[in-house]
Amino acid sequence: MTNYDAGDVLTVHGGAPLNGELRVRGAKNLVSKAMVAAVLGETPSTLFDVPAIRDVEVVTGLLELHGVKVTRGPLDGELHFDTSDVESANVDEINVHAGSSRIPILFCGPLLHRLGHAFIPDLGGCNIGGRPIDFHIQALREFGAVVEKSEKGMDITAPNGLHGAKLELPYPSVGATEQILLTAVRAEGVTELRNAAVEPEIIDLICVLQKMGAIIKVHTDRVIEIQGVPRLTGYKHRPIPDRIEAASWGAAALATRGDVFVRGARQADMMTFLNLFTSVGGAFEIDDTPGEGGIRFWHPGGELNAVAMETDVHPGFMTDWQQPMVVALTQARGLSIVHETVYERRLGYTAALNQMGATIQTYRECLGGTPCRFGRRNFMHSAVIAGPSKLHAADLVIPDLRAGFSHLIAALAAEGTSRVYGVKLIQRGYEDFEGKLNGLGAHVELG
Ligand SMILES: CC(=O)N[C@H]1[C@@H](OP(=O)(O)OP(=O)(O)OC[C@H]2O[C@@H](n3ccc(=O)[nH]c3=O)[C@H](O)[C@@H]2O)O[C@H](CO)[C@@H](O)[C@@H]1O
Ligand SMILES: C=C(OP(=O)(O)O)C(=O)O
Repeated sequence: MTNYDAGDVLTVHGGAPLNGELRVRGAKNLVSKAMVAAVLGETPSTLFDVPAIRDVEVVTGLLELHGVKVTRGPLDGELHFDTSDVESANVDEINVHAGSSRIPILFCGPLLHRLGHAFIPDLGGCNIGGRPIDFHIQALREFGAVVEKSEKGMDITAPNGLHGAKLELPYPSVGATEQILLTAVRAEGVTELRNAAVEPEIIDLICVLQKMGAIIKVHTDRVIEIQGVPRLTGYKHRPIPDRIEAASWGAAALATRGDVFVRGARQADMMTFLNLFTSVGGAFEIDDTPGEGGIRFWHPGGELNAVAMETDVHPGFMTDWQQPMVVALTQARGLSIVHETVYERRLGYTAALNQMGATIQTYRECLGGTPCRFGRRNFMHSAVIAGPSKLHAADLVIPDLRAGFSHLIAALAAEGTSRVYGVKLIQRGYEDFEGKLNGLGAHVELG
């Protein structure tokens, strides 16, 4: 563990409950997309309540390389995007961002509409499965784009323009749905998308696009219809709150037998999480005071209950809630079952929890009500968790964003002093987590 600088290592003195209050801001998985959408607008856009996270820095860098002027407004978290001089970016400069997030792929439609050409570097994001982009490429081709793999990334052109298409996704991918929305809004004619993802962040992106002048109808049964328009203007938008961060703190309150008020969290986006939270034995209370409200999550005392759960696309239990929640399940009496159906390799982090005293066994079989895409293949995508387990401190290396947060929760719940390496990865999606932890009475220090 010698190649981590002091700012990338967190020392955690565990065993104390998390108690207090924190605030979540705009959702990572909406804010970054809304920033890309700004490129489509011929007039400036404003986004409020943007969190200071690494993914926002990456997208800011990408926008600036394409000539967008990104400036801060007077309010905390207010960003302005001036898109009057959108231009092609230098390939070598843009490749600095290769491997840093999933977002570059979403620039295809906006850049094709503004410049007639897009260069997309290789993608990053969490290493939790193969994460192919075949649905994106297929859809772009059906709009009329020419997609060519180059040595350094992907070159995309649209020599005959982009035209509305009839599309159906093989699986309701969030990113591919966003790709199609961001391309169809200014393509000529009508696009019909079947089997679309309908996560709250996608509905919020549709709200952003509608503010810009787009015409988008969300029908029942995952069908979205987009009527292309010749021009779009800028937007002013306050994003939906980060329901993944909110759930992560809820799981942390439960695992540490604490009591945490998450200001900004919204019940409507978290109903599936709240149902499971209640089944496990956690308590919550909604405060819906406008602008001030949030959700209080706490451990009401006594034992937690084992549960069977499956991750799924919305309105199912979010895959990004799975890793933090599993830490709380190590404290429940009996056998809990988790079937991860969205990503094929999102249970690797459980080995570290076992090292800390948890008893988690992973399986290739689908241990859930519905067989998923990963059954009868070589993917350990189900887990059985036997609890309750007394967790003890360990040295941990963070593998990805949510697994990293779950390692952190485990270290907070464990007796003794843990060292967590690679915590900068957590900054990709959690704003000032170290300050928030201190505010909740955790005994943590960097270095
Ligand atoms: C930045 C962002 O918003 N990230 C979120 C987004 O990721 P992202 O948009 O990358 O996730 P997708 O919904 O696209 O992926 C879901 C599944 O579809 C598969 N797939 C996807 C595209 C494709 O072309 N081919 C293909 O096979 C993926 O491998 C995965 O198994 O949605 C995920 C599912 O809610 C969340 O976990 C991520 O936090
Ligand atoms: C998987 C995640 O993000 P990304 O798609 O940005 O890797 C996540 O936020 O948990």
